[in-house]
Amino acid sequence: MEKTSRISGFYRLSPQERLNAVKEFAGLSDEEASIISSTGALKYEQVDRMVENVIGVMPIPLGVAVNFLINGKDYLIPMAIEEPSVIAAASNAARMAREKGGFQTSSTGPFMRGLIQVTGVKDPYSARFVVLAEKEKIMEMANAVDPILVKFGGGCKDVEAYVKDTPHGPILVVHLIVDCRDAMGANAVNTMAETVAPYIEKATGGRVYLRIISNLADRRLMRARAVFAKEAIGGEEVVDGIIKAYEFALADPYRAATHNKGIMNGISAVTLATGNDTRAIEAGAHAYAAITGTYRPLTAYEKNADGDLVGTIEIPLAVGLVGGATASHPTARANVKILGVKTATELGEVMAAVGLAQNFAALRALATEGIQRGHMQLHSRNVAIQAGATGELIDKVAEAMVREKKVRADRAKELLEQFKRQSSPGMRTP
Ligand SMILES: CC(C)(COP(=O)([O-])OP(=O)([O-])OC[C@H]1O[C@@H](n2cnc3c(N)ncnc32)[C@H](O)[C@@H]1OP(=O)([O-])[O-])[C@@H](O)C(=O)NCCC(=O)NCCSC(=O)C[C@@](C)(O)CC(=O)[O-]
Ligand SMILES: NC(=O)C1=CN([C@@H]2O[C@H](COP(=O)(O)OP(=O)(O)OC[C@H]3O[C@@H](n4cnc5c(N)ncnc54)[C@H](OP(=O)(O)O)[C@@H]3O)[C@@H](O)[C@H]2O)C=CC1
Repeated sequence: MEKTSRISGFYRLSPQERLNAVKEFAGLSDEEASIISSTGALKYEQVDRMVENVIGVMPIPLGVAVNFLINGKDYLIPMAIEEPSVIAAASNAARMAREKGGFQTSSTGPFMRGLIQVTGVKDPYSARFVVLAEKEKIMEMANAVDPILVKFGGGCKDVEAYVKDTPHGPILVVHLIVDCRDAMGANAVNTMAETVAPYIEKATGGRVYLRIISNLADRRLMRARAVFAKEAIGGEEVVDGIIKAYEFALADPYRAATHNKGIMNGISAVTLATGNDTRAIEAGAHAYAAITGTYRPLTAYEKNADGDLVGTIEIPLAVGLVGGATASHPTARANVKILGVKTATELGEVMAAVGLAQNFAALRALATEGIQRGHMQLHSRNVAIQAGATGELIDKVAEAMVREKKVRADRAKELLEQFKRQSSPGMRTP
């Protein structure tokens, strides 16, 4: 029979039934199906309630970066990531930052923007004034739908509006500025935007289309700063090399994209480990990097009067401790406990420090010996596993490749065969 992906009511099946259907469709072996369905600490019923059409889980390694001293407090940082050397690099940078007191952080507060797109307004500039004059009423309506958020000191705190040109004529864009406290805030903000939309339509005579949170969270900026003593990082030449690396990113978006990817190595890993929305965080970070119209690095580096390196980062981080998977995923909850953060803003500030550390470690490697030695050394075990190595042969093959500076799949296979031959009884010297 012809295979088809048109499966009506797939969502009504149990996870096991869905998995059976997928197994048949894709020709999975019993072993492959059982790997997908082994949900570890989670129960099948739990994951089945988190997203749709569940067949199993995709486990990602969870590690802990050490050495972080932030605002005088010691933190262990849980990081969920598949890429080798990221956790080692963060720990390495945090170790070097400690000498001058670690990281200092600050932030703007947990404000998000809810956007309301008003179209077909005859006099949009005048409509803008009407909306602004109705600010108190609009905020009151928005806050009425989330008394719990208001109880915690949050809620809609301001209304902004501006006119934008589009191919179908000018539109009025209204922003609800919402203090989300310890929530990421998307559900809260979207509900508020949908609630006030009919009132805005009436007040402006326009037609509202989109009512949705903005992920360009420029009112939820997290900042971190660290001084890296020149002696601790390899001397003046290393300081200059890192500043030149930063200047490259400042001058060239091709480099800035990779520079920022390095920052997000750390930030996305903490986002995932704490059950936060990785897409929201990535979208916000890259949109903010381009907010001036030119895509720029999210960190900056300069030399202080003592000749030490000063690194800074400013990045929007819409993360929460309540809502989303943070509250429902047991591993995320345990990871928040490891972090010991008490508010969403504290989590965001810690994450900014991790982003700065991650970027510093990568730039230090890039500006000196290159990224491959440290990274490939740690990646070599993956290459050995891919070549079929198991048990103690993994480290043996990995170490041999690093020694030879040939961390490649073909070499891993050759070495594996060689080690296997050496250890087989027939090859032993009598
Ligand atoms: C990899 C290191 C840390 C080695 O660095 P090293 O100098 O060989 O390490 P070390 O043996 O001197 O150890 C220093 C510290 O690093 C940590 N450390 C050291 N080894 C380990 C390990 N195995 N597991 C866990 N932690 C480790 C650990 O904290 C240790 O302190 P200690 O515990 O000894 O007191 C260094 O070379 C490094 O920081 N490299 C940067 C690697 C990196 O940035 N990786 C990210 C992936 S590459 C990428 O995606 C981004 C990029 C690069 O494209 C971004 C960009 O272009 O900007
Ligand atoms: N563009 C985007 O980024 C979008 C993201 N999302 C998703 O939205 C989810 C996050 O939404 P979010 O609104 O944070 O989650 P929730 O709606 O689950 O949680 C927020 C709610 O928790 C209650 N709450 C309890 N204690 C607190 C506290 N201390 N601080 C703040 N609120 C508190 C509030 O009121 P109450 O109990 O009355 O609700 C608040 O509205 C994520 O899963 C994200 O992936 C969804 C749509 C779009």
